[in-house]
Amino acid sequence: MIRFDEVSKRYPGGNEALRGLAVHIAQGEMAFITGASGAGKSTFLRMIPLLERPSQGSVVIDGVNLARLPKRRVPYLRRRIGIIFQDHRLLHDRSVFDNVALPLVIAGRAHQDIRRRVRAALDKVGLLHKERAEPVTLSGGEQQRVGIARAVVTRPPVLLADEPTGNLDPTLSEEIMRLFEQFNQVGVTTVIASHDLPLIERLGHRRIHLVEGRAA
Ligand SMILES: Nc1ncnc2c1ncn2[C@@H]1O[C@H](COP(=O)(O)OP(=O)(O)OP(=O)(O)O)[C@@H](O)[C@H]1O
Repeated sequence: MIRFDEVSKRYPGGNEALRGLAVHIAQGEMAFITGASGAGKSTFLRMIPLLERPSQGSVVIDGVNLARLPKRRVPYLRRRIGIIFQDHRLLHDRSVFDNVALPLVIAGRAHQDIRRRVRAALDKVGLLHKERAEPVTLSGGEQQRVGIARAVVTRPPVLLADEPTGNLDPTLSEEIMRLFEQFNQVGVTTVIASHDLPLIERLGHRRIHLVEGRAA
């Protein structure tokens, strides 16, 4: 489903973030991307929704080489990928409901459909009772759950998370990872960049370890 063929990425200024990286992540797989700071984890994730392009090599998603994806198809690609950031990037002047609804509003979904899907997503992350709350009134773990609800509300077949537990204590981190496991168990291909090696080892999923832009 996600294939990197000899992918290199050199940023303007000369930093080489990926060097001939070859990786295949199958449909329905759950994988962790690990590696030291600067090893290329974020760059790897950012190439999947075309937020970055390789300098060399190819990224193939669902059999489509992204270098050959017409520009007008990029929004369709991105709609199929839910993304979760460490700092969750919630809008603080909007309610939890409105934050989660945002991707559906942008997609022009009908009001009733939005209501039903947002409530289903909030229910899955255990925050239905907080739909009217403002994000600032929630704990860090709850805010991250809102970010996850927003990422899954369009029911994407792929979830990407970049250090989703970076700001959380060990108990909350494990809860968040278990939540990702639940989405993975219903078939969502899930790729998570994380530094949290003890937790990753305990969970026991595939680990892709990057060292200076190469799979070690
Ligand atoms: N937009 C950019 N412009 C220039 N260099 C960049 C850019 N983004 C990343 N880099 C460089 O590419 C390399 C890999 O960065 P990347 O963010 O992918 O690593 P990472 O493993 O995610 O690190 P961290 O764990 O610190 O987030 C680093 O040397 C970084 O400085």
